[in-house]
Amino acid sequence: MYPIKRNRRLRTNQAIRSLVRETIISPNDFLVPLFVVEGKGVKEEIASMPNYYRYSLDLLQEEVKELWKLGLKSVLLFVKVPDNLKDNKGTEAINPDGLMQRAIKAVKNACPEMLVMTDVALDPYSVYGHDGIIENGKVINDESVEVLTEMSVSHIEAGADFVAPSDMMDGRILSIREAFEDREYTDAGIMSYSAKYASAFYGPFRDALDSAPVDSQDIPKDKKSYQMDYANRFEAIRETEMDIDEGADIVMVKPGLCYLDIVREIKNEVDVPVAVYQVSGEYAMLKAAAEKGWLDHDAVMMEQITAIKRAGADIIASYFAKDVVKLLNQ
Ligand SMILES: NCC(=O)CCC(=O)O
Ligand SMILES: [Mg+2]
Repeated sequence: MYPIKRNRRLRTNQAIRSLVRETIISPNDFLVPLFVVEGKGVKEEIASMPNYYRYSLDLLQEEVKELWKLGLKSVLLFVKVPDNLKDNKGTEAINPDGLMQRAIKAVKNACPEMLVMTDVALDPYSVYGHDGIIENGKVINDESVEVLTEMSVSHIEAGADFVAPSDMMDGRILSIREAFEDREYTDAGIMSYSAKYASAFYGPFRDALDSAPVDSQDIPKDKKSYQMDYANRFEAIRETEMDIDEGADIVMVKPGLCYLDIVREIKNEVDVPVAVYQVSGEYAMLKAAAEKGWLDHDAVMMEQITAIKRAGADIIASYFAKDVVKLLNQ
């Protein structure tokens, strides 16, 4: 009678493996991050993110039409702000005719049904490259929340569906939610970066937007006073539950691969959709290894994306979204 169970039976061929596969990837899983710059006819490759680009508004419109045809129906917008428009308080962030506000309208004009989410944080607008306002060498919380709230209102007024606060200030979800309710923006969504870790994997993104903290004695050199310590687990649950109580519709864990234990834990705790951001450094690592011929790009990409979903992601923000969907269509 040996052996009673033979688990290999369910792995015998492609058909049975497909039949018992637990995690299926589809275009509906993805949120596509897009980088926007001023200009016309601009599509510039980001040096540390091969095959990923910054688009001017005209080419952004072409790109979103292509994404829509591929079945990718949600985008997350980031803008690269010219240096002369940066200050400490993120004044440009609330300009109704700013690049983000125009980008939202451009996407909606090109592709009205595309779900538009927008990044809310001061770093692309800050002369110091921080997510909030600096005072006496510190990132101050409550004044930063006021600007982030105005910025969120301005994005919704420009036509965004969701704002995605990525700043990790305390209390900003409540402040934004109250501002939306006061104005009767009852459909305006909030996807909170609720468990965002102070990670070294964000390097290429900061190249893409030229948004890294500046190197100066009087300015915090990193974001550790607001982003979470990667050694912590319980704190992620606390942050996430608070953001849900404050009015977040979707919560997020960021980065992805090194944090899948946190993803599973949060997925088991909460009853709102959980997003995971597979960040720029994760993208760059695979692109670099594949360029050298050390890893099989597509195979590793699918393994990583499937692992993120298996861990509990309902939504995956990933620079690989288009690559994945093109592969699925083959
Ligand atoms: N607030 C958005 C990010 O920080 C993205 C980071 C990355 O992709 O590395
Ligand atoms: Mg928080």
